[in-house]
Amino acid sequence: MPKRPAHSSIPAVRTTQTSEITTRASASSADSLTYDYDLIIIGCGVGGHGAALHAIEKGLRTCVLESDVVGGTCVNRGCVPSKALLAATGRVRDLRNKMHLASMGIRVGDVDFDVEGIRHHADQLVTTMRTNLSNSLESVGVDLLRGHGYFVDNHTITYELPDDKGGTITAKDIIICTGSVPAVPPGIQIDGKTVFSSDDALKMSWLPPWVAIIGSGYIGLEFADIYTALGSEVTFIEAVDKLMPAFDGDIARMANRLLIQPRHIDAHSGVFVTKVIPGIPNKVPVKLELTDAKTGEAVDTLEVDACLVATGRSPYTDGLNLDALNVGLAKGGAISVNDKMQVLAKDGSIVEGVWCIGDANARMMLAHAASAQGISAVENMTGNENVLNHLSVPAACFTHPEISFCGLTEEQARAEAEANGFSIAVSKTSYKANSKAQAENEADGMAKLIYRSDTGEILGVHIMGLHAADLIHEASNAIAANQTVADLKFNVHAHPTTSEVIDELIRNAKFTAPELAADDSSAHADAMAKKTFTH
Ligand SMILES: Cc1cc2nc3c(=O)[nH]c(=O)nc-3n(C[C@H](O)[C@H](O)[C@H](O)COP(=O)(O)OP(=O)(O)OC[C@H]3O[C@@H](n4cnc5c(N)ncnc54)[C@H](O)[C@@H]3O)c2cc1C
Ligand SMILES: NC(=O)c1ccc[n+]([C@@H]2O[C@H](COP(=O)([O-])OP(=O)(O)OC[C@H]3O[C@@H](n4cnc5c(N)ncnc54)[C@H](O)[C@@H]3O)[C@@H](O)[C@H]2O)c1
Repeated sequence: MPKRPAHSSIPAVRTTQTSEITTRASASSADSLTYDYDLIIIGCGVGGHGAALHAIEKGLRTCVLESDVVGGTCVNRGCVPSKALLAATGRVRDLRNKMHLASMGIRVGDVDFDVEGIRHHADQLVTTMRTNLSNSLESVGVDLLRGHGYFVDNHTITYELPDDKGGTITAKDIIICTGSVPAVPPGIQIDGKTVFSSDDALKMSWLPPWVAIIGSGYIGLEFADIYTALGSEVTFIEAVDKLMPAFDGDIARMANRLLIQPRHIDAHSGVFVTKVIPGIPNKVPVKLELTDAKTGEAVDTLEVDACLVATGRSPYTDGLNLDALNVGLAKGGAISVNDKMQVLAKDGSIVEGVWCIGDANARMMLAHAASAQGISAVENMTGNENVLNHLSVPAACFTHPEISFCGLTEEQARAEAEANGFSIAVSKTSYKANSKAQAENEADGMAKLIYRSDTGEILGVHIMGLHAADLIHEASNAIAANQTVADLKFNVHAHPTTSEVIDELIRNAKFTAPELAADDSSAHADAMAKKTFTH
């Protein structure tokens, strides 16, 4: 936690710490000339990066402040290294699946790997992405400052470096984008070697033969994929009474069938881990105490080689001095914002000039959501009212096969429909009839569309199967553009591609726009003719 001295008189420094900040000449308004910058962004993760690039596009003199390495969680401890590990280990799984390969006439010998090499692949990618991110900011004229920033008031930030250099800067607007850190439940001792969060798991310093994974969300599922591909056994421990509780029910069932049952994975659900005592790699086991989530009684103990704690993430706001703004934290530690990403004070009023995006507001802890919120905040601060439709933001879990979705689960949509007096319909399809998936011999999978039966409004789309993470964008863009099921019926998909799963899904939806149903007008006939012709 940084000290919080009064205003520092030390001049602000650039990343190189050699030159003083020169305020950029292109001030966007007379008002902004009274500040060092139009915009200061605290935190240079993907959220801060996306906001900064958009701010420059809007002509704002922009500064980003980063206390650690550029790129934040996603680039250094999240999306990037985890996807590199998933890509490499997925290859190992594929090449070791001799039956699958033999069904396509391929024979392979023994497939080997070295953990060091896999780790190197991830490290290299992190370094490349971090450099790219830094260069992309500097090339468009964003000032990148190093130091831990905190509020003096709603237009003033003081930042500090461990060596006590730092300074004070002012701006018309300030975006908080300070991200999140792993949430570790009480009773769990993290040693970083045998009991760890994703931060240390990504370092892959050794390959434990048996890993307990606490939590069956995104991180748990992706790491179970990584570990089992390399031959480790996994035991899931999930507090809710079913695995993958946040996923749509049909998808969770299919994930159970494709990602859990055929692999060396067992699971305890409806239990909390109340105590974890670290061990010593390959020598002393890690000890876990399991407690029934309903009765609170200790029900079991486990001894495993390692334990990954994947029980969610907590917004990181330490040392921001939010008291200076009269801002408190919501349950779970998030900063409260309105739909425009403006920070709300304890009394619910808007804190003028202060915004919060990304994991720190906990609305949707995804890299692209952080960036999209940043763009939205910049639009709002430059006078263009903008509200990001979070239901349109896609999410993907990069297991093999992948899972993706946007909008509501069927369970959420049913609850919403009941509360608001409308009815929903559900269309489903499988990958079985898809030529491309069949050609790849990867035809396990499904897609599901949930929509309003009266208006055709798309409420949610869920996909599990080959290329699911790419396929979801048609649905998310449709939701963002307020398109209905009827609009999508005219989309054309290349053959043979997995995108035809979406074509099939939409055709299966029993909805026709009222004006089209009643109509035998030439517009409708033309549209239909075009569709038939194109196919
Ligand atoms: C293992 C893992 C895998 C993931 N995979 C994916 C994925 O595949 N796809 C996806 O969309 N999301 C993924 N995520 C989530 C994604 O990484 C986050 O949602 C995203 O990084 C949040 O971005 P952010 O900009 O809000 O915060 P962060 O990326 O956490 O950045 C915050 C930055 O602020 C800095 N900071 C904090 N306080 C201060 C301060 N006071 N002064 C100066 N600087 C400060 C921090 O050092 C940090 O660099 C993953 C997360 C994890 C842990
Ligand atoms: N592919 C991706 O986009 C991706 C990948 C990894 C992480 N992330 C982001 O990182 C965040 C954190 O991921 P995560 O998997 O840690 O969180 P999560 O919220 O996805 O899943 C946490 C799981 O842990 C369970 N849990 C919580 N406390 C528990 C306890 N004490 N004992 C047993 N189970 C418990 C929850 O019921 C839940 O199922 C997510 O919000 C996600 O947005 C995204």
